[in-house]
Amino acid sequence: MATQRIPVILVTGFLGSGKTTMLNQLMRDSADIRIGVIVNDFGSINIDALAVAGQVDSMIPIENGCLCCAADATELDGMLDRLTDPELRIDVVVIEASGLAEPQSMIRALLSSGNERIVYGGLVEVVDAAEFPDTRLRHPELERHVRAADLVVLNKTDRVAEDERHGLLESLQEIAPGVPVVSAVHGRVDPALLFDHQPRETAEEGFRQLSFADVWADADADAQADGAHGADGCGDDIHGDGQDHGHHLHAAYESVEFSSAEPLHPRRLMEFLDSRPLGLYRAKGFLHFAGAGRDRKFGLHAVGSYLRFQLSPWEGDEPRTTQLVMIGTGIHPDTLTKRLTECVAAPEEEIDETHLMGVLRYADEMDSGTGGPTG
Ligand SMILES: Nc1nc2c(ncn2[C@@H]2O[C@H](COP(=O)(O)OP(=O)(O)OP(=O)(O)O)[C@@H](O)[C@H]2O)c(=O)[nH]1
Repeated sequence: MATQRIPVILVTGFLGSGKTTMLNQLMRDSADIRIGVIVNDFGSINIDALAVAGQVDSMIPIENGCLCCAADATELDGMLDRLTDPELRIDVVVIEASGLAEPQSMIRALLSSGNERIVYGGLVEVVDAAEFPDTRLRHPELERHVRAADLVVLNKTDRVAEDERHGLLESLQEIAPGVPVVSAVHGRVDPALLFDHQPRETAEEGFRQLSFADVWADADADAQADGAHGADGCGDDIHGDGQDHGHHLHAAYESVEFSSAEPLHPRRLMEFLDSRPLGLYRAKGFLHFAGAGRDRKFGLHAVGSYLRFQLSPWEGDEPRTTQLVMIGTGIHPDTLTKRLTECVAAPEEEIDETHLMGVLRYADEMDSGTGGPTG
């Protein structure tokens, strides 16, 4: 039986941009998620705040030097092995890199990890809104870091005027076209942007399989929780624009759901994924491809430009359907739905294994049991 893989999220950003603050905030906002943390600079972590949040179920400090320079893939693997030990029942691993870490080397180390319990969960770059213009001048490599990101958090927007914030958003779009950017104050971003909000129901349950219904049930619960926050006065002005945004955390991005009882054409789906719209940050779900036979279920996991298919067998009587969820900023639900509808294979089309080649290039080996996409 395959288990749900544990997403490993990299958090980078220049010194003092608010990485630790964001991490603490995420832990407070995801009280039911077990988070394992690898921190590059032990001294910078606010241990008290982490302890209050009470959600660091395991933390590995790297006290000397920079993770991207000092740690080779083996060292990182060792840490990941420890954190993803099933005994710990960690749901998500977050690596907070020091301010000067090279994101690309860290991504490479992560992608070459031999640990089969993990899946790359994306790179989040935290940017200090107030310092950005200066930092960019002093450290031109910041632009490269932003370009490598799957999500940019424009933090400390309380420290800039609204027109300045708009100017920053424009600059970021110029530097890294299509990379989604969310504004934040004190690192407050919706945890669902970073990982699936999928708590286990009981401690004894072990890893729970992510289902499509779970994703939506959870989104509803989140929306209700946001409403409750507004009512009890916790609706912070995370946009830094002085407005009450109500369900503000969700206002930052949109989700689009797509399902089809008819199989999809693998080539057309790959064309869709290869040209996926700017701002589409995550795509996940299950696919039933024409030409793949009745046995192979394709779990889709895309974050930023990263794409993997996880193969697993369908359960005997499980309906062979496609169910997808897409999350992003500035995406157009109608256009996405139309494009995906065009990917549905027509009954008269002759589709065989050769049409699957493009998909299989991104596929992991078949799991022996039921698998699924991970967040
Ligand atoms: N005004 C304001 N201050 C913030 C915000 N976010 C973080 N800070 C403050 O900025 C300082 C640096 O935040 P950290 O979270 O420690 O930044 P970091 O990126 O982890 O720092 P390093 O680990 O040193 O790279 C702290 O004093 C935070 O309280 C924000 O949105 N607005």
